[in-house]
Amino acid sequence: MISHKDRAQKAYEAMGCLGFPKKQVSPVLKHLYKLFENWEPIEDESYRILADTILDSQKNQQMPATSRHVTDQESEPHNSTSVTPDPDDQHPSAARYDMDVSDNETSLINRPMDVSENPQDALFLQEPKPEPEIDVPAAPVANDLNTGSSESRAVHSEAQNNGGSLQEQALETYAPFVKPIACKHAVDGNGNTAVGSSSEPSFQNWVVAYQPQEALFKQRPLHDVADITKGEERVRIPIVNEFGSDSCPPLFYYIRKNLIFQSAYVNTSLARIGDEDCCADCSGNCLLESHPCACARSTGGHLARKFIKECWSKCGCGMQCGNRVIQRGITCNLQVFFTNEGKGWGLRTLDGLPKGAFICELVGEVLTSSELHERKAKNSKHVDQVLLDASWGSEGVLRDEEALCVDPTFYGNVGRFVNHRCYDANLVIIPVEVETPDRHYYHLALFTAKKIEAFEELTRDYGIDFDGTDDLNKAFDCMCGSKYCRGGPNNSRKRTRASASQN
Ligand SMILES: C[S@@+](CC[C@H](N)C(=O)[O-])C[C@H]1O[C@@H](n2cnc3c(N)ncnc32)[C@H](O)[C@@H]1O
Repeated sequence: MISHKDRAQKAYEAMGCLGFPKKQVSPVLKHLYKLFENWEPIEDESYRILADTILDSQKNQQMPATSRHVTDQESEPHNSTSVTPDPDDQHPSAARYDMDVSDNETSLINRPMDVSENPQDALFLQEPKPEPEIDVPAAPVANDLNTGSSESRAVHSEAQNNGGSLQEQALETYAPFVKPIACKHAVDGNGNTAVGSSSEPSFQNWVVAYQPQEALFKQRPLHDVADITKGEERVRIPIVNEFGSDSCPPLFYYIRKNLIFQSAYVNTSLARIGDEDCCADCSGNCLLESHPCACARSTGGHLARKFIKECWSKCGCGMQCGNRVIQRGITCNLQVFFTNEGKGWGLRTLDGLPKGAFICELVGEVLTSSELHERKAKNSKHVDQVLLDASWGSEGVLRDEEALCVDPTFYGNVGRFVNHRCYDANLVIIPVEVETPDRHYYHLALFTAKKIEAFEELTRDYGIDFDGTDDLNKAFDCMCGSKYCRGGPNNSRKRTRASASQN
């Protein structure tokens, strides 16, 4: 058996290769060991968590104290509650959506990337996709390895060939996995009942449920079990419950793009986008150019906080450009399903997906931090919000009235169903700049962090401090099932706390 000393030495050596001196590594290593009480997660993926945490602590030390309230939650490795683009991420690199988040040590280093070096790693559109159309779900936007699951794709193409409803055929094929829910006894706020169980996108499918404490829903939105997006997305996303329960997912208004709640200031005026922030002279696919354009050049880089800058309306290229992924919206076949594992509803993919595939944006209302706190004080029934890290870039420290966050509780997209998993989640959130160079507003895009099998649940690490007192996202008893779970009922520190409070 290898001794602690040897294992620590190996960690120092690995970090030494990345340029981190022992005295910088040592406190972080101790902290992580205390956290996991186990070497395995620290050694996993060539010490990736250790390197991430060192980078995070470096960044937090550089940060003015007043801005730390946003990122203090990031003291845990893999934190993603607050998504912070890397301020140092200015290294010119050939454009690609580098999702090498779990590779070897070299991926930890900020390195110039050349698409031609390893074209299968590049995340770009191979050909123009059809414009948004409900009945023709396109392949997930990813790289040229993105074949998807052969089984599910076969079903889809057959469905298209037969001219039948694609979703219907998929539903039949995947039975019993894919069973439309029937909210037979759903009751609305006025005590009226509504029934829905067919997979046809008709009003008969629309179900309502009663959420007595939800004052915001005066006019209750309904769920269409055949398509929770109600036609907002280019693919249908059904709701299924193979456990036969009558319950429905929480009610909310489905939106495809972020909406400003009230006071959030997001300036998207064209005049603010200078030549350096667009590529007016481009055409075609900017990711395939031998000299990447200004937008594509900014993409890629740092492992800890990668950042993507997409081409946009002030650029010469079109919607088929490979550097416009999140703007095109969801293209993979997803499903909202009841987990029956104590996590409520979740999101899963119907197809196998490669690493680096775009899943969806985390869409919601854009609020200022002060609006969010006010809202939470009035109503604790919130799903988990994400803070945009206001301290990124040169805008200085923003006040709570200026700092922004995304709240998908009342208005959101399917991103709101992505459940938490400790450390080894299969999705990562990447900050994406699209329509404004203002660094206090950006989009939150969910990409696959590894290869995912058809019907696997999609998860991300919320970065919750299960032991601490994070007032933004109240910790729940984590049921993620990860061997690295830090928030489950059997979490050793929880037990310690519980027994301490009993004494
Ligand atoms: C963003 S929502 C995810 C969708 C949610 N499951 C639902 O049914 O609407 C976050 C909430 O889901 C639940 N949740 C997410 N991940 C969980 C996990 N690993 N264990 C237990 N509950 C979880 C918690 O109640 C959390 O506050």
